Amino acid sequence: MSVHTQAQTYQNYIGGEWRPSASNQVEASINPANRHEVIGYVQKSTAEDLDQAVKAAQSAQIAWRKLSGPARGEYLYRLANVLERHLDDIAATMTREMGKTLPEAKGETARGVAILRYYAGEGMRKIGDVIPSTDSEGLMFTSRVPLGVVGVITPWNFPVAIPIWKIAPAIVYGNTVVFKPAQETAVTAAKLMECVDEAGLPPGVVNMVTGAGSVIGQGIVDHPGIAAVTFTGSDQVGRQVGLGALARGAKYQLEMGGKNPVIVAADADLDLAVEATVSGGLRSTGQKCTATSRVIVQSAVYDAFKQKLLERVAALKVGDGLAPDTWMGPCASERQMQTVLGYIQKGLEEGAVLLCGGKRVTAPGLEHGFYVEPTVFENVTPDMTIAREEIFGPVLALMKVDTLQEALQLANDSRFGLSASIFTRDIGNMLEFIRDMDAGLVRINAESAGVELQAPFGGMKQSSSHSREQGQAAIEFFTAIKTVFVKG
Ligand SMILES: NC(=O)C1=CN([C@@H]2O[C@H](COP(=O)(O)OP(=O)(O)OC[C@H]3O[C@@H](n4cnc5c(N)ncnc54)[C@H](O)[C@@H]3O)[C@@H](O)[C@H]2O)C=CC1
Ligand SMILES: O=C(O)CCC(=O)C(=O)O
Repeated sequence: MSVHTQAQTYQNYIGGEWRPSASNQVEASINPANRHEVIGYVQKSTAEDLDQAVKAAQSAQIAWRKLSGPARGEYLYRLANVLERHLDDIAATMTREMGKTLPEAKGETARGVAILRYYAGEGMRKIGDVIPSTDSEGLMFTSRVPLGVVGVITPWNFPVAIPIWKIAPAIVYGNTVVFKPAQETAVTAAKLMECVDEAGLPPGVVNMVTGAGSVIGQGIVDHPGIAAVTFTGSDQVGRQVGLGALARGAKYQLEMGGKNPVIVAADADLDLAVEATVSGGLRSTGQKCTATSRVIVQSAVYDAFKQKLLERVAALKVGDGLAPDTWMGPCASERQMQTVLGYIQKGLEEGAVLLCGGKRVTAPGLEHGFYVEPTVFENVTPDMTIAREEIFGPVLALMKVDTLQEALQLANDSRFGLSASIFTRDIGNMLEFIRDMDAGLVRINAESAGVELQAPFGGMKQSSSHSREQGQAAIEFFTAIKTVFVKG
């Protein structure tokens, strides 16, 4: 039984207008808490639609870049206010479309508002330096200039925050945008575009085209009218995006996977460590690139930690993200649920010991959703698939070590290096971890997930393209430096 009588059809947003795709085809976006509920229909766009969006962004670019930074910032303030007014509706749509709990969705939307205000302020900050010239009569300075049209390709796990932390700096520095959201959360993205429209941004400054990654995502990578591409998603696709952009000389920025460790030292506050492991690993159903995945515990406290962790996990309520007592919602899609269940199966086959969870949840009322039980494995060895690959689901892998040095070695034994935490009271342990942990985010007595919008965000090793997003770091990607020499 499908519930789609009230489902609306959402169009592409191009040049300040809502336009259907040239394909005349739409796709249903469904609720992962109940596969029979259609949230809305979104366009299955074609290369022709993308081309129109690029043209609109190119035409808007000339006037937009000529506006002063403060004037562009003013538009961002307006957008922030509109988004804030629609916060409840957008958050509820996000929960219905990708499953995270309503408080998390509201928190994420509020973060979107805060990001917009932060970058609105950036419009008033400096965009260059004066550098002494060897010519005493010359004036030498740098000026940051926009790149042109920026392609923004985003995943489904933070359908408001990630697009905004890319689009806001892109436009405040004078670029225009072609935005391709994940198809799984394209209705939420369309509601974000409704805010752009209501805020009165000039037509063409922000354009959205929905559709398949292989068509619209790849189309953005290959389009000669797009000067730069910013991407968040899987490392397989990220690599393709980077290679494609490099091949035609476009600038690119990639934010990809993680296999984030938490170390629980023998002197840790175990209650704090358990709470942070559960929150960092299982909130948003483990679907964060910063989610805790490997839990490396010193043997002296292993049993005590394990017992407390299992008690805490057993108390978690799984259910529809809209229900007020739900702690953890479903996986965002059937495909994602199958991926997670596949990793759990691999864990079992490779000899890890299942302590709790491990199955799909099909309790009455949840049988039509993509729910997976919160899952904890132990006896996980570094060579196992569940210790190496990003699972992106509610799965924790416990690993026991004797010494902290061993813990650090294990924590660094990964091709990823996004986020890492340690729980300890010892300053020496903390300093060693800060120095020797190869991760872009290093956190002490705090969970591995959680990003602050005013600080640089990005990973080491294969987690990113070695660049940083957010905070002041964003200017590095979204602008080019012009060095100017003037002699009177
Ligand atoms: N780092 C992160 O925040 C995220 C990581 N992931 C990881 O990726 C796995 C798979 O999730 P997916 O949704 O399939 O991620 P994905 O990497 O396929 O999708 C991310 C975005 O890239 C687009 N895309 C797909 N193929 C493309 C191509 N050839 N060229 C350009 N863009 C393309 C998608 O349409 C989407 O907008 C997850 O299990 C998780 O491990 C997924 C989402 C976010
Ligand atoms: O931890 C966070 O708040 C952000 C995580 C993130 O950027 C991601 O999962 O893509």
